[in-house]
Amino acid sequence: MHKFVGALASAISAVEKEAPVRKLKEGAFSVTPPEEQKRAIDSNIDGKKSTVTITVVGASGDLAKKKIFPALFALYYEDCLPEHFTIFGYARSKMTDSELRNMVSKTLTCRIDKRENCSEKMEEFLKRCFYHSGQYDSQENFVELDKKLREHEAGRVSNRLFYLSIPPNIFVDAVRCASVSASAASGWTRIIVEKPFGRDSESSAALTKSLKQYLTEDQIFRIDHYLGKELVENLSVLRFSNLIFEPLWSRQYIRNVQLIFSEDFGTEGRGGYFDHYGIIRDIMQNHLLQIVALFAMETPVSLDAEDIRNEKVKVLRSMRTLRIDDVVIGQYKSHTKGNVSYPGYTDDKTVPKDSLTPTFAAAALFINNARWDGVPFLMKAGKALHNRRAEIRVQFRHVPGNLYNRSIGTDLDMATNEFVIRVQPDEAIYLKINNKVPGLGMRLDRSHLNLLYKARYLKEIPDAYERLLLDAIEGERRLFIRSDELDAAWSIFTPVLKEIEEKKIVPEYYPYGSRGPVGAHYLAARYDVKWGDLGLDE
Ligand SMILES: NC(=O)C1=CN([C@@H]2O[C@H](COP(=O)(O)OP(=O)(O)OC[C@H]3O[C@@H](n4cnc5c(N)ncnc54)[C@H](OP(=O)(O)O)[C@@H]3O)[C@@H](O)[C@H]2O)C=CC1
Ligand SMILES: O=C1O[C@H](COP(=O)(O)O)[C@@H](O)[C@H](O)[C@H]1O
Repeated sequence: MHKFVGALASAISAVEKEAPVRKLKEGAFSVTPPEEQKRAIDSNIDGKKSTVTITVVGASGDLAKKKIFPALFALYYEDCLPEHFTIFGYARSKMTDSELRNMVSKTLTCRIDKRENCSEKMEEFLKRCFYHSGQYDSQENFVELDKKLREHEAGRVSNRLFYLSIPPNIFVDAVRCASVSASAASGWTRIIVEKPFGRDSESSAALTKSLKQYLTEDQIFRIDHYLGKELVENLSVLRFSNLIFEPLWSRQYIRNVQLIFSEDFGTEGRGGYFDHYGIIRDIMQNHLLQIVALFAMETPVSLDAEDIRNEKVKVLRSMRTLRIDDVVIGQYKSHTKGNVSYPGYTDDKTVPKDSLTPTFAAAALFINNARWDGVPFLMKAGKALHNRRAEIRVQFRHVPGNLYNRSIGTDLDMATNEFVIRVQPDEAIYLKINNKVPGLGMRLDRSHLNLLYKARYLKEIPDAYERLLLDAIEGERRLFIRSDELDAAWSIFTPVLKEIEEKKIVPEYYPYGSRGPVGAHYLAARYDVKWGDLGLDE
């Protein structure tokens, strides 16, 4: 272990020294550099120039305004969109092109490090945005859209991407209309589908079946935006391109793994949606489980999307079905701090007063394979907690026969190494080590080998939606969920979700802004684990 720590320390310091060189070489190691992606999109087919049209279905909605249009603009600013592209907004609301542009312009921002020509770029971008109003289940309205798209494509090879940013009950109608009446005549047609992909195994399978009436699996891009987060994408790089991690990545050295998600705000404004799903479906079954799959999978044959997704499916299928004893659920209640009153979950007008929907959950999951047998993967996710954070914590075993036991003491959590990947906010990767406090005596303390992104990289980190949109345009499926992955993910959670609902299990109530229900600690303690985010030196 000492050798490992030493090697890591010198690796980190070497990386730091190399900073200016790396800046010059930026992009040199990327799997598909943006320039190459652009070339691929711009390529001619049979000597004809091609074009891409991105239609945001549900353009008047929250996600479209907050994430999709800003991400498209960021890609445009970075020169990552093809030379010829058009963006269409589609929704029932009546809007002119100029009203859409006005709405979109309010949410566009430039990166801190990319302010040059920002307003000119915004103007240029907005000129490429258009709007068509229509119903989501009207073939006729989609035929009208198709006509407009063709006018913009002007005889070029047409590629069409539809982003379904609409509530799930209208997914299938919109897919039917888009594929039957507005598919690309000559190039590809792809559809990005937002979660939720059903609410259990059966409804998810039914959704997949309905989508596949109109689309092939290759055309469906199921988005989980956590896969587009910088540090989640980096997981494979850490594991598979550094010698020091992979040998330790198993039950032999790892005591437990923790996936922690917390938000310091409630479900206000989204209560209607949330009450039908709850935190397990909203965060655990997708975002956190996807991270587990990437964390725990075996080395893929290559970086090809199918090779990676094959490994993810394998590890998900090796996971034990979650049991009710291994789950704790909670719901936030109102809380007054100083003069400020924070509402409880059921104070939201769109939530039934007697709702038992969990806004917090903790769970212990296990992977029944040779690498991970017996290692608890603990998940914790909650709304209206004391902070906003998403992180992966890896707690290592103790050093056998440690010479420094006397100096370290008996607290296992103080004695052992913990490796933390902080996905957000303030992205960082750090390793907690035991270190000698400088001086003539022999006193040890806990120190961090810390790769803090904002100190190391000057570049602003792109939003997850930028990466995912670019991948979808380019046809890169690595970061999208395949249908068998989805089936495997639902199999783990469906029985427990049904049991919670059928038995009407009452959640443990916790005050808005607190650290969540105490039951989460008992659950962890049952597996000899302490949540790492509550430690003194976290
Ligand atoms: N908002 C977010 O932060 C996130 C959202 N998602 C998912 O993205 C999708 C879009 O989310 P969001 O933008 O919040 O959704 P919205 O509720 O804002 O709906 C988007 C648009 O769909 C139309 N719409 C809304 N309700 C109905 C209805 N009952 N019948 C027909 N049309 C309707 C509205 O447009 P109009 O009336 O003009 O037709 C609305 O502007 C959803 O699947 C959501 O689960 C996923 C992650 C995060
Ligand atoms: O998918 C969802 O994610 C957001 C959290 O996303 P983040 O990128 O802001 O961490 C969550 O608030 C929402 O409930 C959920 O549907």
